[in-house]
Amino acid sequence: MELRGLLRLLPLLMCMPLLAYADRLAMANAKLAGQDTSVSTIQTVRYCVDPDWLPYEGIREGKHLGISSDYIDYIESHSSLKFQLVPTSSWTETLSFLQSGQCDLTPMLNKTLIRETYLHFSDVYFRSPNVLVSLKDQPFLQGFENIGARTLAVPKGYRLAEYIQHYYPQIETLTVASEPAGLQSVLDKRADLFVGSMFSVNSYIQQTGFNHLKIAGWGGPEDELRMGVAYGQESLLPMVNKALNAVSEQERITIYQKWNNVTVIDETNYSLVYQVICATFLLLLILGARTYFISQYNRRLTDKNQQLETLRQQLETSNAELEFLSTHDPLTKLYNRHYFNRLFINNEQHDKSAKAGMCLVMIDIDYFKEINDTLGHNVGDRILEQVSQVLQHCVRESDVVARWGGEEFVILCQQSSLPLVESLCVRIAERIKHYQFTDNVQLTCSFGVAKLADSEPMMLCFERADRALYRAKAQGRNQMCTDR
Ligand SMILES: Nc1nc2c(ncn2[C@@H]2O[C@H](COP(=O)(O)OP(=O)(O)OP(=O)(O)O)[C@@H](O)[C@H]2O)c(=O)[nH]1
Repeated sequence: MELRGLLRLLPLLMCMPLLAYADRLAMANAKLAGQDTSVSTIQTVRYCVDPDWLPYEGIREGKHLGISSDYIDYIESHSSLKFQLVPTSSWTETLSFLQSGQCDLTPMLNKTLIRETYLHFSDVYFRSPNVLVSLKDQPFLQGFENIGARTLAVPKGYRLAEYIQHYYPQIETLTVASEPAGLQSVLDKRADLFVGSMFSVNSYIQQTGFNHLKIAGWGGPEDELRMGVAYGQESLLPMVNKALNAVSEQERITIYQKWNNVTVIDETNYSLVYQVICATFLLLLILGARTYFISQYNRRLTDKNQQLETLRQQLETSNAELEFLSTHDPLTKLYNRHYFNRLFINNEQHDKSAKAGMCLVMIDIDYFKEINDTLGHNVGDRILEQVSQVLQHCVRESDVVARWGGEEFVILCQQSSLPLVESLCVRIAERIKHYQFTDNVQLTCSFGVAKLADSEPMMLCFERADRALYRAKAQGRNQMCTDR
């Protein structure tokens, strides 16, 4: 019985290890099943954004940028949600993707009545005012009430379009694809005004340097931005709200500052102004330096010209002196022998009429050696000067007096005759006789006279005059001999 009982239990005993294995398998399966359950809690959320609404959000090179991108990152790191961007080309496409179920969520938009028909909204997590933008020549406007007949550009699909249509249907609107397109329409004067979010408008104006634009007034109620969740995905909202509410004030400020950290382009382009000022200053500096250097150069040139003029005058004086020295006797200041020779004796260029009345007088002071010997050479020099003055005084202007050498002189009388020349010699002898010479010296002179004959060379006439003088000396001095 016991054996039969044991035999009956044998299959059971044999199966026990298998049962234990099956149990462990079941436990393992259960464990695996448990893991599967936890995996299924990581939920992928497809989301769409406005591709052209920076700094709020945008898509650049396929990447989600802007304030909303940081909030998406925050939610992802603080929940089991995993976000996957579905790129769109416009805000209207984003809205249609949300309606058609191609997107589960959009991270940043205002709540409107129409949008509530296909979206659930999170709590507000970002607020921003809307502004009117115009060209600078437009007046300031308080708000939509003062727009009057002006055309207002509004981005297609934006809450403001819905708002204006509902509350200000009389305003003439121009629907534009995006905020940048709206600003451009004002620049192009297709619209008088544009309404948009202050941060994005400001950012766009600063980044593009649209200096002709200005903020013309407030534009409707401020944006109260939330996340929108497509119908059917409302289970996401608690997680989204939980994460959004957990963002600290400091983190909100950090995100805001990060995406508004743009270079402010002042209304006046001061860098250009500075460049123009610097260029003008540089130009003035160059002109000043140029004027200074030119005036310096001119001053030096004037100095040099004056020096040159002085040198020229000195040279002229020197030349005149040289000329004088080369033609005159330094003691008596009469023409010298060399000049006289060159001009008259050796020069046969004189024409016949000039030669016709030419006479030569050779004059020699008598016993001059004695004066030198008894009174000294200096007194001799004074006597020579005084005799020269007498000769110069007695002759006519056309006559030429020269010192022939030592105490000997020659006079060339032009347009004259032997009688006239002889009377000249008499006058000279008389004057010398009565002249008050230095040291009361008494002087006499001997004269030799000759008249230039027709066709006679001057040299021959000179020799004849010299011979006549020799005769006068030989005959006792203090007399005149003429070679006829
Ligand atoms: N002081 C001075 N004497 C001069 C100069 N040139 C020549 N004599 C002198 O003139 C004198 C000329 O003398 P001489 O030739 O004998 O003639 P002279 O004494 O006049 O006698 P005669 O001519 O025969 O009447 C010499 O004593 C020369 O030294 C000069 O420039 N200055």
